Amino acid sequence: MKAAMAEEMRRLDEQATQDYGIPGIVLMENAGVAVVREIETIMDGVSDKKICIFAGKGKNGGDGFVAARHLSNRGAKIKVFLLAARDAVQGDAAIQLEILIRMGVDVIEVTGIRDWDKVKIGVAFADCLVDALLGTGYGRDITGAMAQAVELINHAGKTVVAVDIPSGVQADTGQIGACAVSADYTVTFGLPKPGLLLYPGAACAGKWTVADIGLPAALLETPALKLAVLTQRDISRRLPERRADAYKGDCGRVWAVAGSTGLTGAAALCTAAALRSGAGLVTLGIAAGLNSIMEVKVTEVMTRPLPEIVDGAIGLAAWGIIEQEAADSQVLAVGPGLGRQAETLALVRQIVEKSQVPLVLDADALYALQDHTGLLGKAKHRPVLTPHAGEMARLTGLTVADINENRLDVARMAANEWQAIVVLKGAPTLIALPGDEIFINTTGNAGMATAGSGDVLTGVIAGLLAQGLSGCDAALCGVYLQGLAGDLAAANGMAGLLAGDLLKTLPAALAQLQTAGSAGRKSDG
Ligand SMILES: NC(=O)C1=CN([C@@H]2O[C@H](COP(=O)(O)OP(=O)(O)OC[C@H]3O[C@@H](n4cnc5c(N)ncnc54)[C@H](O)[C@@H]3O)[C@@H](O)[C@H]2O)[C@H](O)CC1
Ligand SMILES: [K+]
Repeated sequence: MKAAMAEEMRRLDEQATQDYGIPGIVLMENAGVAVVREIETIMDGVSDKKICIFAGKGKNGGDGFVAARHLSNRGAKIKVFLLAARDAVQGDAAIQLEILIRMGVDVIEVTGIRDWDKVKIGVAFADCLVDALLGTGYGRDITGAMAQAVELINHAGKTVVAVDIPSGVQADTGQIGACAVSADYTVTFGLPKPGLLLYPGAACAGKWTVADIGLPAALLETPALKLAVLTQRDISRRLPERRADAYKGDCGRVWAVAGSTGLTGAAALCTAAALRSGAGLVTLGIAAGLNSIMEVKVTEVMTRPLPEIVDGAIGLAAWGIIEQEAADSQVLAVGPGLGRQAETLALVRQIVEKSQVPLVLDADALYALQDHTGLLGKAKHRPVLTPHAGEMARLTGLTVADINENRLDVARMAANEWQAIVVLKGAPTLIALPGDEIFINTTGNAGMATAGSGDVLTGVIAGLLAQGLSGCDAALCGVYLQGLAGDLAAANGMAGLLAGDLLKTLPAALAQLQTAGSAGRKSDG
Protein backbone atom coordinates (compact mmCIF):
# COMPACT_ATOMS: atom_id res chain seq x y z
CA MET A 1 0.00 0.00 0.00
CA LYS A 2 1.31 3.44 -0.90
CA ALA A 3 1.92 5.98 1.84
CA ALA A 4 2.09 9.76 1.61
CA MET A 5 4.12 12.57 3.09
CA ALA A 6 2.16 15.64 4.28
CA GLU A 7 2.95 17.62 1.15
CA GLU A 8 2.01 14.71 -1.12
CA MET A 9 -1.29 14.33 0.73
CA ARG A 10 -2.00 18.03 0.24
CA ARG A 11 -1.28 17.66 -3.46
CA LEU A 12 -3.59 14.62 -3.75
CA ASP A 13 -6.26 16.66 -2.03
CA GLU A 14 -5.78 19.50 -4.53
CA GLN A 15 -5.77 17.11 -7.49
CA ALA A 16 -9.00 15.52 -6.27
CA THR A 17 -10.58 18.95 -6.41
CA GLN A 18 -8.90 20.36 -9.52
CA ASP A 19 -8.74 17.28 -11.75
CA TYR A 20 -11.81 15.38 -10.58
CA GLY A 21 -14.02 18.18 -9.28
CA ILE A 22 -14.41 16.65 -5.81
CA PRO A 23 -15.04 19.58 -3.46
CA GLY A 24 -12.72 19.67 -0.43
CA ILE A 25 -15.71 19.78 1.88
CA VAL A 26 -16.84 16.38 0.54
CA LEU A 27 -13.49 14.88 1.53
CA MET A 28 -13.78 16.54 4.93
CA GLU A 29 -17.29 15.14 5.34
CA ASN A 30 -16.09 11.63 4.46
CA ALA A 31 -13.15 12.00 6.84
CA GLY A 32 -15.39 13.00 9.75
CA VAL A 33 -17.83 10.18 9.02
CA ALA A 34 -14.95 7.67 8.94
CA VAL A 35 -13.91 8.81 12.41
CA VAL A 36 -17.46 8.33 13.65
CA ARG A 37 -17.55 4.81 12.21
CA GLU A 38 -14.33 3.93 14.02
CA ILE A 39 -15.58 5.39 17.31
CA GLU A 40 -18.81 3.39 16.97
CA THR A 41 -16.76 0.21 16.63
CA ILE A 42 -14.39 1.05 19.47
CA MET A 43 -17.14 2.16 21.87
CA ASP A 44 -19.63 -0.48 20.76
CA GLY A 45 -22.16 2.19 19.75
CA VAL A 46 -22.23 5.92 20.58
CA SER A 47 -25.78 6.55 21.74
CA ASP A 48 -25.68 8.35 25.12
CA LYS A 49 -21.86 8.21 25.16
CA LYS A 50 -20.16 11.39 26.33
CA ILE A 51 -17.55 12.44 23.81
CA CYS A 52 -15.25 15.49 23.91
CA ILE A 53 -13.78 16.72 20.66
CA PHE A 54 -10.68 18.91 20.80
CA ALA A 55 -10.46 20.94 17.63
CA GLY A 56 -7.86 23.26 16.12
CA LYS A 57 -8.42 25.99 13.57
CA GLY A 58 -7.46 24.00 10.46
CA LYS A 59 -8.98 21.22 8.39
CA ASN A 60 -8.11 18.63 11.04
CA GLY A 61 -10.43 20.60 13.32
CA GLY A 62 -12.94 20.63 10.43
CA ASP A 63 -12.92 16.82 10.38
CA GLY A 64 -13.58 17.00 14.12
CA PHE A 65 -16.62 19.28 13.58
CA VAL A 66 -18.07 16.81 11.05
CA ALA A 67 -17.53 13.95 13.50
CA ALA A 68 -19.21 16.02 16.23
CA ARG A 69 -22.31 16.56 14.07
CA HIS A 70 -22.73 12.89 13.14
CA LEU A 71 -22.03 11.70 16.68
CA SER A 72 -24.60 14.13 18.01
CA ASN A 73 -27.13 12.93 15.42
CA ARG A 74 -26.50 9.38 16.64
CA GLY A 75 -27.36 10.28 20.20
CA ALA A 76 -23.92 10.98 21.70
CA LYS A 77 -23.48 13.85 24.17
CA ILE A 78 -20.95 16.08 22.53
CA LYS A 79 -18.70 18.87 23.72
CA VAL A 80 -16.41 20.55 21.24
CA PHE A 81 -13.43 22.40 22.71
CA LEU A 82 -12.05 24.86 20.20
CA LEU A 83 -8.38 25.66 20.85
CA ALA A 84 -8.40 28.72 18.60
CA ALA A 85 -10.37 31.91 18.18
CA ARG A 86 -13.61 31.17 16.37
CA ASP A 87 -12.89 33.65 13.59
CA ALA A 88 -9.49 32.00 12.96
CA VAL A 89 -11.40 28.98 11.63
CA GLN A 90 -11.65 29.46 7.86
CA GLY A 91 -12.91 27.82 4.68
CA ASP A 92 -14.55 24.39 4.80
CA ALA A 93 -13.83 24.04 8.52
CA ALA A 94 -15.69 27.31 9.18
CA ILE A 95 -18.70 26.00 7.23
CA GLN A 96 -18.70 22.82 9.34
CA LEU A 97 -18.36 24.81 12.56
CA GLU A 98 -21.25 27.07 11.61
CA ILE A 99 -23.50 24.02 11.01
CA LEU A 100 -22.59 22.67 14.45
CA ILE A 101 -23.41 25.95 16.13
CA ARG A 102 -26.73 26.22 14.32
CA MET A 103 -27.53 22.69 15.49
CA GLY A 104 -26.98 23.84 19.05
CA VAL A 105 -24.05 21.48 19.73
CA ASP A 106 -22.01 22.69 22.71
CA VAL A 107 -18.95 24.43 21.23
CA ILE A 108 -16.63 26.04 23.78
CA GLU A 109 -13.97 28.45 22.60
CA VAL A 110 -11.24 27.83 25.16
CA THR A 111 -9.68 31.15 26.09
CA GLY A 112 -9.96 31.99 29.80
CA ILE A 113 -9.77 30.18 33.15
CA ARG A 114 -13.54 29.63 33.27
CA ASP A 115 -13.30 27.78 29.96
CA TRP A 116 -10.63 25.45 31.33
CA ASP A 117 -12.95 24.52 34.16
CA LYS A 118 -15.48 23.45 31.53
CA VAL A 119 -12.83 21.45 29.71
CA LYS A 120 -11.72 19.65 32.88
CA ILE A 121 -15.29 18.79 33.88
CA GLY A 122 -16.13 17.64 30.34
CA VAL A 123 -13.07 15.42 30.22
CA ALA A 124 -13.66 13.99 33.69
CA PHE A 125 -17.06 12.63 32.69
CA ALA A 126 -16.23 11.72 29.08
CA ASP A 127 -16.20 8.20 27.66
CA CYS A 128 -13.96 9.13 24.75
CA LEU A 129 -11.73 12.02 23.68
CA VAL A 130 -11.20 12.93 20.05
CA ASP A 131 -8.00 14.70 19.03
CA ALA A 132 -8.69 16.99 16.06
CA LEU A 133 -6.25 19.70 17.11
CA LEU A 134 -3.62 19.37 14.40
CA GLY A 135 -3.12 17.01 11.46
CA THR A 136 -0.66 17.12 8.62
CA GLY A 137 -0.47 20.92 9.02
CA TYR A 138 1.45 20.58 12.31
CA GLY A 139 4.56 22.64 11.87
CA ARG A 140 5.98 23.94 15.12
CA ASP A 141 6.13 22.98 18.78
CA ILE A 142 2.77 22.90 20.51
CA THR A 143 2.78 25.52 23.26
CA GLY A 144 0.38 27.50 25.44
CA ALA A 145 -3.29 26.54 25.60
CA MET A 146 -2.95 23.77 23.03
CA ALA A 147 -0.12 22.18 25.03
CA GLN A 148 -2.35 22.36 28.09
CA ALA A 149 -5.08 20.55 26.16
CA VAL A 150 -2.62 17.85 25.06
CA GLU A 151 -1.53 17.33 28.68
CA LEU A 152 -5.15 17.02 29.76
CA ILE A 153 -5.94 14.50 27.00
CA ASN A 154 -2.88 12.42 27.83
CA HIS A 155 -3.50 12.28 31.58
CA ALA A 156 -7.27 11.78 31.54
CA GLY A 157 -7.10 7.99 31.42
CA LYS A 158 -9.80 7.97 28.69
CA THR A 159 -9.96 6.30 25.29
CA VAL A 160 -8.32 8.72 22.85
CA VAL A 161 -9.02 8.65 19.12
CA ALA A 162 -6.74 10.78 16.94
CA VAL A 163 -7.98 12.27 13.70
CA ASP A 164 -5.53 11.61 10.82
CA ILE A 165 -2.43 11.70 13.04
CA PRO A 166 -1.93 12.40 16.75
CA SER A 167 -1.46 16.15 17.20
CA GLY A 168 2.18 17.03 17.64
CA VAL A 169 3.50 14.10 15.59
CA GLN A 170 5.39 15.17 12.46
CA ALA A 171 3.61 13.33 9.64
CA ASP A 172 6.79 12.88 7.57
CA THR A 173 9.28 11.77 10.20
CA GLY A 174 7.38 10.61 13.30
CA GLN A 175 9.35 13.13 15.33
CA ILE A 176 7.57 14.93 18.14
CA GLY A 177 8.34 18.36 19.52
CA ALA A 178 7.47 19.77 22.94
CA CYS A 179 4.46 17.47 23.31
CA ALA A 180 2.12 15.21 21.36
CA VAL A 181 -1.17 13.45 21.92
CA SER A 182 -0.83 9.83 22.92
CA ALA A 183 -3.75 8.09 21.22
CA ASP A 184 -5.22 4.63 21.55
CA TYR A 185 -6.52 4.71 17.99
CA THR A 186 -5.79 6.81 14.92
CA VAL A 187 -8.00 7.06 11.87
CA THR A 188 -5.86 8.30 9.01
CA PHE A 189 -7.27 9.45 5.68
CA GLY A 190 -6.64 8.16 2.19
CA LEU A 191 -3.13 6.80 2.76
CA PRO A 192 -0.98 6.09 5.84
CA LYS A 193 1.48 8.81 6.85
CA PRO A 194 5.03 7.66 7.71
CA GLY A 195 4.79 9.39 11.10
CA LEU A 196 2.32 6.67 12.17
CA LEU A 197 5.02 4.01 11.66
CA LEU A 198 8.22 5.82 12.58
CA TYR A 199 9.16 6.26 16.23
CA PRO A 200 8.49 8.08 18.48
CA GLY A 201 5.30 8.98 16.56
CA ALA A 202 4.38 5.31 16.14
CA ALA A 203 4.13 4.98 19.91
CA CYS A 204 1.60 7.88 19.97
CA ALA A 205 -0.61 6.52 17.20
CA GLY A 206 -1.94 3.41 18.95
CA LYS A 207 -3.80 1.13 16.57
CA TRP A 208 -4.12 2.93 13.27
CA THR A 209 -6.48 2.34 10.39
CA VAL A 210 -6.69 3.92 6.96
CA ALA A 211 -10.11 5.33 6.06
CA ASP A 212 -11.36 5.65 2.52
CA ILE A 213 -12.50 9.27 2.10
CA GLY A 214 -13.40 8.93 -1.57
CA LEU A 215 -10.13 10.00 -3.18
CA PRO A 216 -9.98 8.47 -6.70
CA ALA A 217 -8.07 5.16 -6.73
CA ALA A 218 -5.84 6.43 -9.57
CA LEU A 219 -4.56 9.17 -7.26
CA LEU A 220 -3.87 6.78 -4.40
CA GLU A 221 -1.89 4.46 -6.67
CA THR A 222 0.03 7.04 -8.67
CA PRO A 223 3.66 6.05 -9.37
CA ALA A 224 4.60 9.57 -8.29
CA LEU A 225 4.19 8.31 -4.72
CA LYS A 226 7.52 6.69 -3.93
CA LEU A 227 6.75 5.64 -0.38
CA ALA A 228 4.90 2.44 0.52
CA VAL A 229 3.93 0.50 3.62
CA LEU A 230 4.42 -3.26 3.26
CA THR A 231 1.27 -5.32 3.60
CA GLN A 232 0.81 -9.07 3.58
CA ARG A 233 -0.75 -8.76 0.12
CA ASP A 234 2.31 -6.92 -1.28
CA ILE A 235 4.57 -9.68 0.01
CA SER A 236 2.47 -12.75 -0.77
CA ARG A 237 2.34 -11.96 -4.47
CA ARG A 238 6.12 -11.53 -4.64
CA LEU A 239 7.14 -14.78 -2.93
CA PRO A 240 8.50 -17.68 -4.97
CA GLU A 241 6.03 -20.45 -5.70
CA ARG A 242 7.24 -23.94 -4.82
CA ARG A 243 6.28 -26.49 -7.42
CA ALA A 244 4.72 -29.74 -6.22
CA ASP A 245 7.53 -31.67 -7.94
CA ALA A 246 10.31 -29.37 -6.72
CA TYR A 247 13.84 -30.80 -6.53
CA LYS A 248 16.42 -29.25 -4.22
CA GLY A 249 18.48 -28.16 -7.20
CA ASP A 250 15.51 -26.09 -8.47
CA CYS A 251 15.18 -24.18 -5.23
CA GLY A 252 18.40 -22.26 -5.46
CA ARG A 253 21.85 -22.49 -3.98
CA VAL A 254 23.25 -20.05 -1.43
CA TRP A 255 26.95 -19.53 -0.88
CA ALA A 256 27.71 -17.79 2.41
CA VAL A 257 31.06 -16.52 3.62
CA ALA A 258 30.67 -15.90 7.32
CA GLY A 259 31.99 -16.69 10.80
CA SER A 260 35.35 -16.38 12.54
CA THR A 261 36.74 -17.29 15.95
CA GLY A 262 34.14 -16.45 18.61
CA LEU A 263 31.50 -15.67 15.98
CA THR A 264 30.60 -19.05 14.52
CA GLY A 265 27.00 -18.69 15.74
CA ALA A 266 26.42 -15.85 13.25
CA ALA A 267 27.44 -18.15 10.40
CA ALA A 268 25.24 -20.97 11.68
CA LEU A 269 22.18 -18.72 12.06
CA CYS A 270 22.60 -17.06 8.69
CA THR A 271 22.98 -20.31 6.74
CA ALA A 272 20.18 -22.13 8.58
CA ALA A 273 17.90 -19.15 7.89
CA ALA A 274 18.65 -19.42 4.17
CA LEU A 275 17.44 -23.04 4.25
CA ARG A 276 14.45 -22.11 6.41
CA SER A 277 13.37 -19.56 3.80
CA GLY A 278 13.23 -22.27 1.18
CA ALA A 279 16.66 -22.37 -0.48
CA GLY A 280 17.49 -25.86 -1.73
CA LEU A 281 21.21 -25.98 -0.92
CA VAL A 282 23.39 -23.84 1.31
CA THR A 283 27.18 -23.96 1.60
CA LEU A 284 29.14 -22.07 4.22
CA GLY A 285 32.68 -20.92 3.54
CA ILE A 286 34.54 -20.91 6.84
CA ALA A 287 38.15 -20.47 7.98
CA ALA A 288 39.79 -23.90 7.72
CA GLY A 289 40.61 -24.04 11.44
CA LEU A 290 36.94 -23.66 12.32
CA ASN A 291 35.64 -26.15 9.79
CA SER A 292 35.51 -29.15 12.11
CA ILE A 293 33.59 -27.07 14.68
CA MET A 294 31.13 -25.95 12.04
CA GLU A 295 30.71 -29.55 10.85
CA VAL A 296 29.35 -30.31 14.30
CA LYS A 297 27.37 -27.10 14.65
CA VAL A 298 25.44 -27.30 11.38
CA THR A 299 23.73 -30.31 9.90
CA GLU A 300 21.83 -29.49 6.74
CA VAL A 301 24.32 -26.80 5.72
CA MET A 302 27.44 -27.92 3.83
CA THR A 303 30.80 -26.39 4.73
CA ARG A 304 33.82 -25.50 2.65
CA PRO A 305 37.10 -24.77 4.46
CA LEU A 306 38.85 -21.58 3.34
CA PRO A 307 42.56 -20.76 3.77
CA GLU A 308 43.34 -18.77 6.92
CA ILE A 309 45.54 -15.74 7.52
CA VAL A 310 45.53 -16.24 11.30
CA ASP A 311 43.57 -18.75 13.37
CA GLY A 312 39.90 -18.55 12.47
CA ALA A 313 40.07 -15.66 9.98
CA ILE A 314 40.25 -15.62 6.20
CA GLY A 315 42.08 -13.33 3.78
CA LEU A 316 42.72 -12.71 0.09
CA ALA A 317 43.90 -16.28 -0.52
CA ALA A 318 40.29 -17.42 -0.05
CA TRP A 319 39.16 -15.56 -3.19
CA GLY A 320 39.85 -18.47 -5.57
CA ILE A 321 37.51 -20.89 -3.77
CA ILE A 322 34.94 -18.15 -3.16
CA GLU A 323 34.82 -17.40 -6.88
CA GLN A 324 34.61 -21.10 -7.75
CA GLU A 325 31.72 -21.82 -5.35
CA ALA A 326 29.91 -18.65 -6.44
CA ALA A 327 29.86 -19.94 -10.01
CA ASP A 328 27.47 -22.71 -8.88
CA SER A 329 25.30 -20.43 -6.70
CA GLN A 330 22.68 -17.76 -7.32
CA VAL A 331 23.76 -15.56 -4.43
CA LEU A 332 26.70 -14.84 -2.16
CA ALA A 333 26.01 -13.66 1.38
CA VAL A 334 29.00 -12.09 3.10
CA GLY A 335 29.68 -10.72 6.52
CA PRO A 336 27.93 -12.22 9.56
CA GLY A 337 30.63 -12.85 12.16
CA LEU A 338 33.35 -12.64 9.50
CA GLY A 339 35.77 -10.65 11.63
CA ARG A 340 37.69 -7.43 11.04
CA GLN A 341 41.29 -8.44 10.25
CA ALA A 342 42.66 -5.95 7.71
CA GLU A 343 43.06 -8.67 5.09
CA THR A 344 39.59 -10.06 5.71
CA LEU A 345 38.25 -6.58 5.00
CA ALA A 346 40.34 -6.36 1.83
CA LEU A 347 38.88 -9.70 0.73
CA VAL A 348 35.36 -8.34 1.21
CA ARG A 349 36.17 -5.39 -1.03
CA GLN A 350 37.56 -7.73 -3.66
CA ILE A 351 34.34 -9.76 -3.50
CA VAL A 352 32.25 -6.61 -3.99
CA GLU A 353 34.27 -5.62 -7.05
CA LYS A 354 34.57 -9.02 -8.66
CA SER A 355 31.56 -11.13 -7.72
CA GLN A 356 29.57 -12.35 -10.70
CA VAL A 357 26.57 -13.27 -8.53
CA PRO A 358 24.28 -10.97 -6.51
CA LEU A 359 25.57 -10.07 -3.04
CA VAL A 360 23.95 -9.67 0.35
CA LEU A 361 26.31 -7.69 2.57
CA ASP A 362 25.96 -7.47 6.33
CA ALA A 363 27.86 -6.90 9.57
CA ASP A 364 31.66 -7.10 9.03
CA ALA A 365 31.18 -6.83 5.26
CA LEU A 366 29.64 -3.41 5.94
CA TYR A 367 32.56 -2.59 8.22
CA ALA A 368 34.86 -3.30 5.28
CA LEU A 369 33.03 -0.74 3.18
CA GLN A 370 33.68 2.19 5.50
CA ASP A 371 35.35 4.81 3.24
CA HIS A 372 34.93 2.42 0.29
CA THR A 373 31.21 2.73 -0.51
CA GLY A 374 32.23 3.89 -4.00
CA LEU A 375 32.97 0.22 -4.78
CA LEU A 376 29.28 -0.63 -4.50
CA GLY A 377 28.48 1.09 -7.78
CA LYS A 378 31.00 -1.21 -9.48
CA ALA A 379 29.24 -4.40 -8.36
CA LYS A 380 27.90 -6.48 -11.22
CA HIS A 381 24.45 -6.78 -9.61
CA ARG A 382 22.86 -4.21 -7.35
CA PRO A 383 23.95 -5.46 -3.88
CA VAL A 384 21.64 -5.72 -0.89
CA LEU A 385 23.07 -4.05 2.25
CA THR A 386 21.51 -4.60 5.66
CA PRO A 387 22.93 -2.00 8.08
CA HIS A 388 21.44 -1.12 11.47
CA ALA A 389 21.70 2.50 12.57
CA GLY A 390 25.19 1.99 14.05
CA GLU A 391 26.53 0.44 10.84
CA MET A 392 24.81 3.15 8.82
CA ALA A 393 26.52 5.76 10.99
CA ARG A 394 29.90 4.23 10.23
CA LEU A 395 29.18 4.08 6.50
CA THR A 396 27.85 7.63 6.22
CA GLY A 397 29.77 9.52 8.91
CA LEU A 398 26.43 10.64 10.41
CA THR A 399 25.57 10.14 14.07
CA VAL A 400 23.09 7.47 15.13
CA ALA A 401 20.82 10.30 16.37
CA ASP A 402 20.97 12.03 12.94
CA ILE A 403 20.01 8.75 11.32
CA ASN A 404 17.18 7.91 13.66
CA GLU A 405 15.65 11.37 13.30
CA ASN A 406 15.70 11.13 9.49
CA ARG A 407 15.54 7.43 8.76
CA LEU A 408 13.56 7.75 5.53
CA ASP A 409 15.82 10.41 4.07
CA VAL A 410 19.02 8.65 5.10
CA ALA A 411 17.95 5.29 3.64
CA ARG A 412 16.74 6.95 0.43
CA MET A 413 19.93 8.94 -0.04
CA ALA A 414 22.15 5.96 0.74
CA ALA A 415 20.38 3.81 -1.87
CA ASN A 416 20.82 6.52 -4.49
CA GLU A 417 24.40 7.34 -3.53
CA TRP A 418 25.57 3.72 -3.42
CA GLN A 419 23.29 2.35 -6.16
CA ALA A 420 22.40 -0.42 -3.75
CA ILE A 421 19.31 -1.86 -2.11
CA VAL A 422 19.53 -0.52 1.41
CA VAL A 423 17.77 -2.32 4.23
CA LEU A 424 17.99 0.06 7.19
CA LYS A 425 17.20 -2.24 10.11
CA GLY A 426 15.33 -0.97 13.15
CA ALA A 427 11.84 -0.21 14.33
CA PRO A 428 10.57 -0.19 11.67
CA THR A 429 12.99 -1.54 9.08
CA LEU A 430 13.08 0.48 5.84
CA ILE A 431 13.98 -0.80 2.39
CA ALA A 432 15.22 1.84 -0.04
CA LEU A 433 15.95 1.42 -3.74
CA PRO A 434 17.93 3.63 -6.07
CA GLY A 435 15.41 6.00 -7.67
CA ASP A 436 13.73 7.12 -4.42
CA GLU A 437 11.38 4.20 -3.91
CA ILE A 438 11.18 3.32 -0.24
CA PHE A 439 9.17 0.79 1.78
CA ILE A 440 8.30 0.70 5.48
CA ASN A 441 8.01 -2.73 7.06
CA THR A 442 5.06 -3.52 9.31
CA THR A 443 6.11 -6.80 10.95
CA GLY A 444 8.48 -7.47 13.83
CA ASN A 445 8.67 -6.51 17.48
CA ALA A 446 11.04 -5.33 20.18
CA GLY A 447 11.88 -8.93 21.12
CA MET A 448 13.88 -9.12 17.90
CA ALA A 449 16.40 -6.64 19.21
CA THR A 450 18.58 -9.59 20.18
CA ALA A 451 21.95 -11.02 19.14
CA GLY A 452 21.82 -12.89 15.86
CA SER A 453 18.51 -11.65 14.54
CA GLY A 454 20.33 -9.66 11.82
CA ASP A 455 22.24 -12.80 10.80
CA VAL A 456 18.91 -14.54 10.31
CA LEU A 457 17.69 -11.66 8.12
CA THR A 458 20.79 -11.88 5.91
CA GLY A 459 20.18 -15.61 5.45
CA VAL A 460 16.50 -15.14 4.65
CA ILE A 461 17.20 -12.49 2.01
CA ALA A 462 19.94 -14.66 0.48
CA GLY A 463 17.64 -17.70 0.53
CA LEU A 464 14.93 -15.81 -1.34
CA LEU A 465 17.39 -14.39 -3.86
CA ALA A 466 18.61 -17.91 -4.57
CA GLN A 467 15.03 -18.93 -5.36
CA GLY A 468 14.93 -16.45 -8.20
CA LEU A 469 13.58 -13.28 -6.60
CA SER A 470 15.12 -9.97 -7.63
CA GLY A 471 17.27 -8.19 -5.04
CA CYS A 472 14.41 -5.79 -4.39
CA ASP A 473 11.77 -8.49 -3.92
CA ALA A 474 14.12 -10.62 -1.81
CA ALA A 475 14.80 -7.64 0.47
CA LEU A 476 11.10 -6.73 0.80
CA CYS A 477 9.95 -10.32 1.35
CA GLY A 478 12.93 -11.17 3.57
CA VAL A 479 12.36 -8.25 5.91
CA TYR A 480 8.62 -8.89 6.14
CA LEU A 481 9.07 -12.64 6.55
CA GLN A 482 11.75 -12.37 9.23
CA GLY A 483 9.53 -9.87 11.11
CA LEU A 484 6.53 -12.18 10.87
CA ALA A 485 8.64 -15.07 12.17
CA GLY A 486 9.55 -12.78 15.07
CA ASP A 487 5.89 -11.98 15.72
CA LEU A 488 5.03 -15.68 15.78
CA ALA A 489 7.98 -16.40 18.08
CA ALA A 490 6.98 -13.52 20.40
CA ALA A 491 3.77 -15.37 21.22
CA ASN A 492 5.92 -17.09 23.85
CA GLY A 493 7.17 -13.79 25.25
CA MET A 494 9.26 -11.02 23.77
CA ALA A 495 12.10 -10.42 26.20
CA GLY A 496 13.52 -13.92 26.08
CA LEU A 497 13.25 -14.34 22.34
CA LEU A 498 16.37 -15.86 20.75
CA ALA A 499 17.44 -15.44 17.14
CA GLY A 500 17.34 -19.25 16.97
CA ASP A 501 13.59 -19.08 17.73
CA LEU A 502 13.11 -17.26 14.44
CA LEU A 503 14.50 -20.28 12.64
CA LYS A 504 11.74 -22.37 14.18
CA THR A 505 8.92 -20.00 13.21
CA LEU A 506 10.18 -19.09 9.71
CA PRO A 507 8.43 -22.05 8.01
CA ALA A 508 5.06 -21.15 9.57
CA ALA A 509 5.54 -17.49 8.62
CA LEU A 510 6.39 -18.50 5.07
CA ALA A 511 3.41 -20.85 4.90
CA GLN A 512 1.07 -18.11 6.14
CA LEU A 513 2.25 -15.77 3.39
CA GLN A 514 2.21 -18.43 0.69
CA THR A 515 -1.34 -19.48 1.58
CA ALA A 516 -2.44 -15.85 1.37
CA GLY A 517 -0.61 -15.58 -1.96
CA SER A 518 -2.29 -18.59 -3.56
CA ALA A 519 -5.71 -17.46 -2.26
CA GLY A 520 -5.01 -14.05 -3.85
CA ARG A 521 -3.94 -15.61 -7.15
CA LYS A 522 -7.11 -17.76 -7.24
CA SER A 523 -9.35 -14.75 -6.60
CA ASP A 524 -7.43 -12.64 -9.18
CA GLY A 525 -7.63 -15.37 -11.80
N1 LIG B 1 -5.69 14.48 3.18
C1 LIG B 1 -6.88 14.73 2.77
O1 LIG B 1 -7.21 14.39 1.70
C2 LIG B 1 -7.78 15.46 3.63
C3 LIG B 1 -7.33 15.95 4.84
N2 LIG B 1 -8.12 16.61 5.68
C4 LIG B 1 -7.64 16.99 6.98
O2 LIG B 1 -6.86 18.15 6.84
C5 LIG B 1 -5.75 18.08 7.69
C6 LIG B 1 -4.73 19.07 7.30
O3 LIG B 1 -5.34 20.34 7.42
P1 LIG B 1 -4.56 21.73 7.49
O4 LIG B 1 -5.58 22.78 7.60
O5 LIG B 1 -3.63 21.79 6.35
O6 LIG B 1 -3.67 21.61 8.78
P2 LIG B 1 -3.97 21.31 10.32
O7 LIG B 1 -5.42 21.26 10.59
O8 LIG B 1 -3.18 20.16 10.69
O9 LIG B 1 -3.34 22.60 11.02
C7 LIG B 1 -4.02 23.82 11.00
C8 LIG B 1 -3.18 25.02 11.27
O10 LIG B 1 -2.54 24.96 12.51
C9 LIG B 1 -1.34 25.70 12.47
N3 LIG B 1 -0.35 25.07 13.35
C10 LIG B 1 0.67 24.28 13.00
N4 LIG B 1 1.36 23.89 14.08
C11 LIG B 1 0.75 24.48 15.15
C12 LIG B 1 1.01 24.47 16.52
N5 LIG B 1 2.02 23.78 17.04
N6 LIG B 1 0.21 25.16 17.35
C13 LIG B 1 -0.84 25.85 16.84
N7 LIG B 1 -1.13 25.92 15.52
C14 LIG B 1 -0.36 25.23 14.69
C15 LIG B 1 -0.90 25.70 11.04
O11 LIG B 1 -0.57 27.03 10.71
C16 LIG B 1 -2.09 25.19 10.26
O12 LIG B 1 -2.49 26.15 9.32
C17 LIG B 1 -5.39 16.63 7.63
O13 LIG B 1 -4.56 16.23 8.67
C18 LIG B 1 -6.77 15.99 7.68
O14 LIG B 1 -7.18 15.83 9.01
C19 LIG B 1 -9.44 17.00 5.14
O15 LIG B 1 -10.34 17.40 6.01
C20 LIG B 1 -10.01 15.87 4.31
C21 LIG B 1 -9.16 15.65 3.17
K1 LIG C 1 -5.04 15.10 15.16
